[in-house]
Amino acid sequence: MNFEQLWLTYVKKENNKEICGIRHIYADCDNPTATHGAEELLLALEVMTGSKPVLHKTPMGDDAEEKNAESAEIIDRIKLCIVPGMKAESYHIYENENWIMIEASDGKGILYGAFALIRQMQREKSLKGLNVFKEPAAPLRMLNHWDNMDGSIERGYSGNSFFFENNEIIVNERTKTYARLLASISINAVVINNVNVKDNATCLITDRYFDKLKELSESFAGYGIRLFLSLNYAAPMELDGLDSADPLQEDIKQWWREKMAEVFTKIPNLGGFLIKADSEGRPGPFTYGRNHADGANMLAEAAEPYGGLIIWRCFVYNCRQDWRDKKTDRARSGYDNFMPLDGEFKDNVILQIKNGPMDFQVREPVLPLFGGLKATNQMLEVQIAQEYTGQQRHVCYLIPMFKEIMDFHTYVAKEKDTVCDIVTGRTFGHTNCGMAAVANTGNDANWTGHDLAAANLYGFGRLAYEPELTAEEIASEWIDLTFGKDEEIKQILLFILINSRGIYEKYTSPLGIGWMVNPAHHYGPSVDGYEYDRWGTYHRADHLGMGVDRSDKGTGYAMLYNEPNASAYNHMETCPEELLLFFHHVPYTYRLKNGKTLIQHIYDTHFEGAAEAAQMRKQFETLKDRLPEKIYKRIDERLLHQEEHSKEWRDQINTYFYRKSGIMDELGREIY
Ligand SMILES: CO[C@H]1[C@H](O)[C@@H](O)[C@H](O)O[C@@H]1C(=O)O
Repeated sequence: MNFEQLWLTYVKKENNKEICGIRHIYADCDNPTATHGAEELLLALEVMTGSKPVLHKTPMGDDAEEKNAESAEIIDRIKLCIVPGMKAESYHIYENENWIMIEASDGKGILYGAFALIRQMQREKSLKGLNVFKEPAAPLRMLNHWDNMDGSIERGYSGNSFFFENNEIIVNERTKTYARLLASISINAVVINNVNVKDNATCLITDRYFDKLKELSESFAGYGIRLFLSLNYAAPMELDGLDSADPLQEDIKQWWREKMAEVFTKIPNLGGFLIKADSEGRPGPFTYGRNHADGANMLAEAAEPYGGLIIWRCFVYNCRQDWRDKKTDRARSGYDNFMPLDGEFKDNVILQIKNGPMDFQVREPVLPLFGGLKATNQMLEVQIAQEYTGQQRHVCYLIPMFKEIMDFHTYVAKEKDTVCDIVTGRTFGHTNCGMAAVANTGNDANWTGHDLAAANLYGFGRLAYEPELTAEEIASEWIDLTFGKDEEIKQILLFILINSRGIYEKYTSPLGIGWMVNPAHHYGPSVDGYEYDRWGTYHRADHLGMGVDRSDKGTGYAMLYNEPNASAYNHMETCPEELLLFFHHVPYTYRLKNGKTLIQHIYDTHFEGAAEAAQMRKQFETLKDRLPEKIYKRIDERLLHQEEHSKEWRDQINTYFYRKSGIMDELGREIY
């Protein structure tokens, strides 16, 4: 099978005496997940040292060999030990008298600790005096796959699904490697099928698929990962011909009770379900005049006896808008639909909320349900599939953006009020909460299409477990693990990754307005692509200015935030400039804080962005002899494409606004 190991690629460290000294691993092998931790250490050490250490399958090393005088001075053994009383999924690694101890409360903690130790060894950081204690921030750290059962992936940019082919479920070496990759970054939940549940995917909760799902869920469970499925809200109708899916109707409730009993029995490690309802044509409770709490609670009640979670998405909006209608604002819809229901959801329901009010644009404000909802379990949804951020042909390292979102102060409380605080349970003490990312993987050999896009997968997991890590620390780690210790590689890739989002933002749509992409596939520039369409995504450019008035004089969206955010967004002068066009309709001649007019800012950033994309490729090309040829070529080919494509973006945007405004570029550059 043709796939790579990404950051789990190990190389020989024969000159590293510390690593090569490790010859014994003692582990409690009663716990399958902890056993995987021991196996991972064996595997890594075998490659790094050239021979496999001895695994002692005894409860915590009763048979530990006495150290002789010779070995007394070197670290020669690792001990994995479950210590009751520690927080779930946490670990403590320390060196003590030349033992490396990994202590954890459970198998997952041991596994995460093992991977943390492997990272330490891959990066050749000294083990002497090691003392690291970590516990997870977000309880649920989840990936959402938008994989369809025919093998295609909605918004997939890395090949086809490795979970489904021809309506069958795949469980093989690749799905196992995937579980290992995810465990190594502490992901503990995966939804394998698309939230748009149609056709055969509706049948995932029937006999036809139970055996395979059980097999997959068991394989995942060994790596501390719970399997989730996306659910079709109208399943009672589509599977059993019921005439309704009304959440308050007794026969529908009964159908779900029986179905949940069946599904949770047949797939014992199932974590629960993800549901997209009343959104973009998917069925939901609105059809029956019911609300989302009615729908979610019906499912939650049926899943409750089995500890099942119902993760209900808030991506609900009117996708049949008339562009002339300036009162309806898609940005408001998540808030307007769900805010009135705060406190009405059962405990095993979690609302999954996209980071922004629109749809994963390169720049959006935080969706104000964060900071609005107080009595509802919440989960942050981000997208590492780069639907609107270059589709894994452009490099766009998203972790800096995720950190901005997580660090956003909602002012819902005096302290602990950030999005991160909310979804890690620190604000309201919730335990059913966390973070989900729409996955960016597929069956390409390198998993993510663009080799550099793997940094987003790696980074998401690391961030969800340890949000205090900086985007730069995460990128450095990923580079070291993936490409080995090479300062030159590290400096250049770090530069590219850290600047990539800013560069992408510069040559695409300006100042938070978003969109301007080709309809349907969403790749490449088309300024008016969505302007007269039904999706509620408008830039409202005329010959005088552009942007959407979401102030209290416009759609009122700005006022959905807590103070002082509401007032700040509400006024052009105080609105953060990177979001100016999201919140305001602004004349082209309006002067930004740096003295430039809006139109000049658009021209300048677009020329700069394209020039910086070219610069990025130049920098990368200095690595020609340092990277493996295959990888070098793959990345270089994408950077070249990006360089060319960024010019198309630059020219389309600049030309459009030049023609609309009639205002010349002050620097007289070529605008077509
Ligand atoms: C899975 O559907 C996706 C859809 O492809 C994407 O373009 C979008 O707008 O978001 C949807 C969602 O998040 O549900």
